[in-house]
Amino acid sequence: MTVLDDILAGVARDLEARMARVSIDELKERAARQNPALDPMPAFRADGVSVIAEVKRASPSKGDLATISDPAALAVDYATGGAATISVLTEERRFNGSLDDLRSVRAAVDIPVLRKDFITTSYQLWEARAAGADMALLIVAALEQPALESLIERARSIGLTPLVEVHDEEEVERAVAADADLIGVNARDLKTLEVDRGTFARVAPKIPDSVVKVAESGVRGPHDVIEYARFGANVVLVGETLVRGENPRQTVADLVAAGQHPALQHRWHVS
Ligand SMILES: O=C(O)c1ccccc1NCC(=O)[C@H](O)[C@H](O)COP(=O)(O)O
Repeated sequence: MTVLDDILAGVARDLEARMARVSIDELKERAARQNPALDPMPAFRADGVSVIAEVKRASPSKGDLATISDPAALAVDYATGGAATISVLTEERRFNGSLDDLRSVRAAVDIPVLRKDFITTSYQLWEARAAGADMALLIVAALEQPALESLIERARSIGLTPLVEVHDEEEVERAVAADADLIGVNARDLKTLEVDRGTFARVAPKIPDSVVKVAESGVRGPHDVIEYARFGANVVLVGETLVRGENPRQTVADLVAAGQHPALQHRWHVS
């Protein structure tokens, strides 16, 4: 059993319990009471490299990362530092996250919010929108192709922007066949947890120019933003470096500044 299989098994058990408590009709009603979802794509397509800053309490690879007593205050720091989007890990068992974290972040910032979880059902998409998310992560390695295609379609119909995560060339082909227009290349292999920053450089050339490219994981500082951008990243997604650092607002600002470096100008155009 891989780590991903183990996470998915735990997620399925927790999901079953939530589905017994809250009906999908109730989620749809809650979603209808939310403000319309925000579209992250204009910022992602703008010049420079955008930053998705993550609220990440713990992880399977590192255990506890940080005591985040006030996720909303952390998200405000990220937004003030110039983050384009806030990612909130909502998986409970291995990441110590929750939909409550997402709800408090949503209430605190006016930029798009991503539900980062292991989504395999439309119920979880409705949960995301009902909690105020604007985006949802779909991991290709966790989904058969028909499920991937229908969840992308369902996410859009609910108003969510799907971020479709891949780790290798074959998964890029599947994401593109499923009509993804926002693809994240995760440098972390979810089956072994190893981080290889060279993954983006290898895999990104297979992604069509029209697709917005997100480099996920392993960003330690501005030099990694510049390196990912050199290989075509439009967006970077950063967790551990921000939650472990002393000054998350300044760290985000430094990453955003790196993404505007004039030397990257020729890399900026997405058709
Ligand atoms: O972070 C993990 O250990 C992990 C393990 C298994 C599945 C997913 C995992 N992380 C989710 C992410 O992809 C990261 O939180 C995100 O890309 C940020 O990565 P980092 O900046 O390296 O914290």
